[in-house]
Amino acid sequence: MAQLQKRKPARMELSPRVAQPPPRTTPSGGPAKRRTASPFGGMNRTKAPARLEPVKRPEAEARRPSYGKDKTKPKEKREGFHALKMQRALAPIGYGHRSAVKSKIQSLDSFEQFPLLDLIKESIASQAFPGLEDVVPTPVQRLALPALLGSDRKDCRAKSPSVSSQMEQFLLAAETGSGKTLAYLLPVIDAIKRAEIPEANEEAQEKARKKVAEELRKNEGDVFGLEPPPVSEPHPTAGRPRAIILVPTAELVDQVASLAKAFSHTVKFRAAPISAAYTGKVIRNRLFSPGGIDMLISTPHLLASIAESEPNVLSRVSYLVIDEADSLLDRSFSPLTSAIIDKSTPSLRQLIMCSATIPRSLDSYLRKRFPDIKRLVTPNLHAIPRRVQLGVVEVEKDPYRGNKDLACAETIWTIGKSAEEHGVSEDGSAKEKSDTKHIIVFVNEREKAAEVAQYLASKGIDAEALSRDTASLRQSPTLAAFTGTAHESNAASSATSAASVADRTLVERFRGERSRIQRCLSLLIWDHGVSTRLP
Ligand SMILES: Nc1ncnc2c1ncn2[C@@H]1O[C@H](COP(=O)(O)OP(=O)(O)OP(=O)(O)O)[C@@H](O)[C@H]1O
Repeated sequence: MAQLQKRKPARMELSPRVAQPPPRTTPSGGPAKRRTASPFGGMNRTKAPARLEPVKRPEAEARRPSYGKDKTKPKEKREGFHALKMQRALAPIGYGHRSAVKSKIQSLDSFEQFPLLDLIKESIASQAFPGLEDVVPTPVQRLALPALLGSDRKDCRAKSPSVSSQMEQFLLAAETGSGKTLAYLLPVIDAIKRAEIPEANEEAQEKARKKVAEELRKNEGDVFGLEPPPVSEPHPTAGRPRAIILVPTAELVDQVASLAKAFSHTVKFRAAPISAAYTGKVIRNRLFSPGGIDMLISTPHLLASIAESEPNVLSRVSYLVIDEADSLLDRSFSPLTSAIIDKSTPSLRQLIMCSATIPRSLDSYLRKRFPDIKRLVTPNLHAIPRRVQLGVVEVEKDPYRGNKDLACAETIWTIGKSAEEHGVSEDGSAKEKSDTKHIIVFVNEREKAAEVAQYLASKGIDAEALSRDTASLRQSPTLAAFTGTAHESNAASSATSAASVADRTLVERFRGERSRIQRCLSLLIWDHGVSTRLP
């Protein structure tokens, strides 16, 4: 019993001060500190402790993107994946926009649906697509034609005070080879033809006025009765085109001009290509042709230098097209292109920019300089098709150690091997149709194409280099492999000038691509063998 009493647990005993408040003073006489470390330490306070008070910072600092970030931490080093880097350099395009555009353009499946002049509509098939049947407009044409022709005009009026209130601004952004040239050319030709009617009336009125004045002078009696010698006045449009198309290279000048010229034969207007590829005399004759000029196709360098000595060349331009705007508004071209835009602005009715991509740099330039620009962006722009696999080969690391050619050869072998494996069925027998891979390798210099092709050949890959120096007869069989005709038809026969229309279209596409990425060379490889060609 005594033992039991002894073992009475201490926790059962209450403190003698249990009902008393905590002491307000320490034994030394100062105010007692609260024990904040206990679970109940912060209770019943009426004021937040100073360390929890929000710190007020200047507004400007709060707006900075770095606000709230720990500046002492070293910056995260991002992986330098090229494909992703490329994707990051492009302006994002929302899914909502893509689907809205898709449904908007779905029903526009014939050129007949656009409000073009009849003569132009009738010329489309024969001049733009000779030999092709049932051609329907591409997405960018369905999107651009109604906008540029003004049939959906209500929301594209300029609001910016920096530009003429009459001027409409458009950005046509669509994948490479999607038919942008025709998308801007048709409305420009249409505008040229429509403007001819009031101009012809004005001209006739002016002539009549002069004739009446002459008659009056005669009737009043000229003392000597002498008539002034006939003076051949220059055509009012000589040296003053109504439409100007700017492209980055002389090759593109010719490419665009050949389409414009084709239309000019039936629609009847005057188109003139000028570039450094022509002599000064040819340029002068074309620009100042006594018959006048409606459409000028040029590079910014040449036009800017002409405009310095002949400012009138830009005084009447109503339609200015900046093709390949991503190049023409980049750092190297931008000063020239911007100067041309500025000088043309007073008379401009439409400024049309075209691009196969919208890099962020172009995006911010347009937001700043042309905030009211109407963006006509196709649903698939910047979209990587789901079937496309992106891969990165780190050439600096083992086993390549900086040897890009070796990395290229091995990548080709890997693709070829997977094609072989693909071509074997589960029971081990070869499948009827082997899974042929067509591979294109782009390099950045003409000479490099030949070099890479040679290297690949030394590694047992039958490659052929394509460049603009490649004879056109040799281009067709290679390109045919990409249209699927190479295996059905004799490659040699399609190498003749009777190349199929599909071949020609493809050649044109590669031509456009080459110019766009500045004379880059392509290397086409098929059947684990290779044929390299660059149109
Ligand atoms: N509606 C169409 N149907 C079939 N082919 C077309 C159509 N419109 C254009 N093409 C053809 O597509 C090819 C590429 O057209 P175009 O050169 O205009 O493309 P692009 O978008 O300007 O390309 P890039 O961005 O490379 O300059 C040309 O051969 C052209 O004849």
